[in-house]
Amino acid sequence: MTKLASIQTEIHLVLSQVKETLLEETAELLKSKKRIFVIGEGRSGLMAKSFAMRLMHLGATVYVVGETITPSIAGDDVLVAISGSGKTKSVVWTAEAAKSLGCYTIAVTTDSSSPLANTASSIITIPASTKYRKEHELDSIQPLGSLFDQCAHIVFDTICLCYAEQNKVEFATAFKNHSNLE
Ligand SMILES: O=C([C@H](O)CO)[C@H](O)[C@H](O)COP(=O)(O)O
Repeated sequence: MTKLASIQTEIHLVLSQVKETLLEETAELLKSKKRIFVIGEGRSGLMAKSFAMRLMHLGATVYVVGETITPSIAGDDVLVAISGSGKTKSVVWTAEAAKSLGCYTIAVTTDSSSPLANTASSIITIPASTKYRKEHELDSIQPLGSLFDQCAHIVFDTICLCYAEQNKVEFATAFKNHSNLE
C-alpha cells in the first residue's frame, strides 16, 4: 500500500467512529451562543485557528484565545478546546477557567476520560493516535499526533458545512468575508 493510501485508510478508520449527528448538533450549539472562542497548542492550535477562520467566513463572531485582539469571554459564549491528548495544561486550564465563568465548553480530544474531557460541557471524541501512543490508541504510520490533526481538521470542516447549511450561508457570502488584503 502507498503512504497516501495508508493515511487515507487511517483517516477513514477514525472518522467512521465519529457520529455526524453530533457534528450537526455542535453546529447548532455554536450558533446559539453569542461568540465562539477556540484554543489549542501546537498543531492542535493550528487546527483551532483554521476552524475559527472558516467560522468567521460563515458569519460567526469568533476569537482565538491568546491573540492580541481577543476580548474577555462571558457566560453566553462558547469555548472550543482542542487537545489530542486532552492533558495539555494551558488548554485544560483555559477550559476550566471558561467553565468557572459560566461558559459552555466543548472538548475535542482522543481521550474521553482525559482532564480536558472531564471539565467539558460536551465532548467530541476523535479516536486517533496522539504523540503519546498509548496502548488503547489506534496504530498510525505517521509521526506524533498527525492523524488526530488531520481528523480534527475534517471534523471541523464538517461542522462548518453543517453551520453553513443550517444558517443558509451561501458560499458567495463566505467568499465576501474572506480577506481581500492577500
Ligand atoms: O503540536 C503538537 C504535536 O506536534 C503533536 O502532533 C500538538 O498539537 C501539541 O503538542 C499539543 O498537544 P495536544 O494538546 O495533545 O494536542
